[in-house]
Amino acid sequence: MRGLWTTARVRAAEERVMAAVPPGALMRRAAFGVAVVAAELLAGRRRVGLLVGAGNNGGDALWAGYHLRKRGVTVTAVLLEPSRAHAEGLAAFRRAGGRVVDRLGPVDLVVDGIVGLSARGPLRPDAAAHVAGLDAPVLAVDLPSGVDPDTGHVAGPAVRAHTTVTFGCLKPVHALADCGDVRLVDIGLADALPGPDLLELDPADVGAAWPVPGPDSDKYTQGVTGVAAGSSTYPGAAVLATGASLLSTSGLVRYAGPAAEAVRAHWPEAICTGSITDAGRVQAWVVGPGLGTGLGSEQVLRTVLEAGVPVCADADAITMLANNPDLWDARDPDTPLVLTPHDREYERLAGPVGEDRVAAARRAADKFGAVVLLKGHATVIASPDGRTLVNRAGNSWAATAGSGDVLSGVLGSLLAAGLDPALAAACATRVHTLAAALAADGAPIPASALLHALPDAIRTTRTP
Ligand SMILES: NC(=O)C1=CN([C@@H]2O[C@H](COP(=O)(O)OP(=O)(O)OC[C@H]3O[C@@H](n4cnc5c(N)ncnc54)[C@H](O)[C@@H]3O)[C@@H](O)[C@H]2O)[C@@H](O)CC1
Ligand SMILES: Nc1ncnc2c1ncn2[C@@H]1O[C@H](COP(=O)(O)OP(=O)(O)O)[C@@H](O)[C@H]1O
Ligand SMILES: [K+]
Repeated sequence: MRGLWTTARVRAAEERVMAAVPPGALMRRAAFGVAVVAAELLAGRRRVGLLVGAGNNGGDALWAGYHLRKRGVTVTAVLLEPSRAHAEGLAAFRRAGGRVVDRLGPVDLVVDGIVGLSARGPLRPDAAAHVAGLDAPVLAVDLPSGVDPDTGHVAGPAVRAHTTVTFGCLKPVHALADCGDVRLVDIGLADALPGPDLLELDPADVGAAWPVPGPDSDKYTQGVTGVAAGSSTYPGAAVLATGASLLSTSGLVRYAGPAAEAVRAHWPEAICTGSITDAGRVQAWVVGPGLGTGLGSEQVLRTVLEAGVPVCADADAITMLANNPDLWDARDPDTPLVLTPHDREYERLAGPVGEDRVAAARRAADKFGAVVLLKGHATVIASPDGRTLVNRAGNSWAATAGSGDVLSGVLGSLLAAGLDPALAAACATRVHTLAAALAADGAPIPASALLHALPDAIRTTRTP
């Protein structure tokens, strides 16, 4: 499990540590870390260009340039605001033979020291002009300039980093935006940091939490998942969600709804009935994918919410909850509910997502007393108890019709197995992402291919 800390907390921790170490010590540690990674990326090549902004981020870049000069690398620097460039860093850089230039010439690596934790908004025009013409890979200092450190939002021109070197701890940007390969350099902040603001699961965390049968297990003890999805118009959603539940645990899966024939044809092991009233007992429900939003579907949703077991409400279930707030009354507030909206579904339910996806997920979690899994390339999972988990997909192969149906099926089976709902949501998201990467292997895939890669993805998380 990896923690991520917002800039206000990082700054507070830095101030505490700075008060206890010699002046400039933190920057020296940070800059040395940048130089080590730069040397690794250069792999014997010898020309580095620095883009240096007005603050300490530029100071890190200049001190890194100093260390690289000491290793015999040719280093040039563009000072975006010469009068505000970090004075000691600039003096050291010059002393070591670094040259200040107006524009970067041909280089093998660019170090982005334009702006770090103090970044506000996209790159300003002069910085954007220097970044626009780059063709060498970029090593970002702390974060890619132009990307918001706390939200990962990119509102205009920004640096596209091959690698990012950050210091002390990860910040939200590292999980919410594309920072390339992220390297963490220890500058001694750990003891000064409070608990993290966000969490990100490692594959091993997922593997440790994933339910697998033991010697005393049978099909019932592992949790029975109910799937209330699909319609005569959209039987595929039922097939995908039920299949995903079946492939995620070895417990029993019941399907209830008008797509029973199609589900049975694809998944003979599922117990299928045409109506929710005949479904039998389950330990969790998945409701919504392809269900439709008519009166009959509302009744299905009401029945599921009244069942007193954890529910994953996806797709049309979210739209129905948005259109008809009376449906909330059917829910026992003590029974876990996980809502899995994409941005448009979120907007129906709780208004525009806005630039800050973490804040949006937290708002809705608080408002509805539910775990909210806000889907996207970076998925945010907010729990009403305040915990917030993030999952950066790292690939976009899941951006295909029906892949959300697969996610809800996986999540339903983890809820049925008794996992904590926020952990279940984060584990399902992570495995979904891994399955997309494995199935795609470089070429587009339909959701059914993602579905069939689930066992390999789960296996990956369980292999040390
Ligand atoms: N505080 C510390 O102890 C440490 C700080 N370190 C470095 O210091 C950085 C933070 O430094 P600062 O707080 O001095 O500020 P920054 O270097 O992040 O920002 C400097 C200036 O950039 C300008 N700026 C803001 N948004 C911009 C935009 N969108 N486009 C162009 N320019 C913009 C502003 O004038 C701002 O004051 C960290 O990211 C890290 O790199 C490291 O040296 C580690 C130790
Ligand atoms: N650009 C992207 N990169 C990675 N994953 C994505 C991207 N866009 C969507 N996804 C993921 O794909 C799934 C799509 O779900 P959803 O929008 O509900 O699709 P559908 O309704 O067609 O099943 C979600 O898990 C989401 O997080
Ligand atoms: K930067």
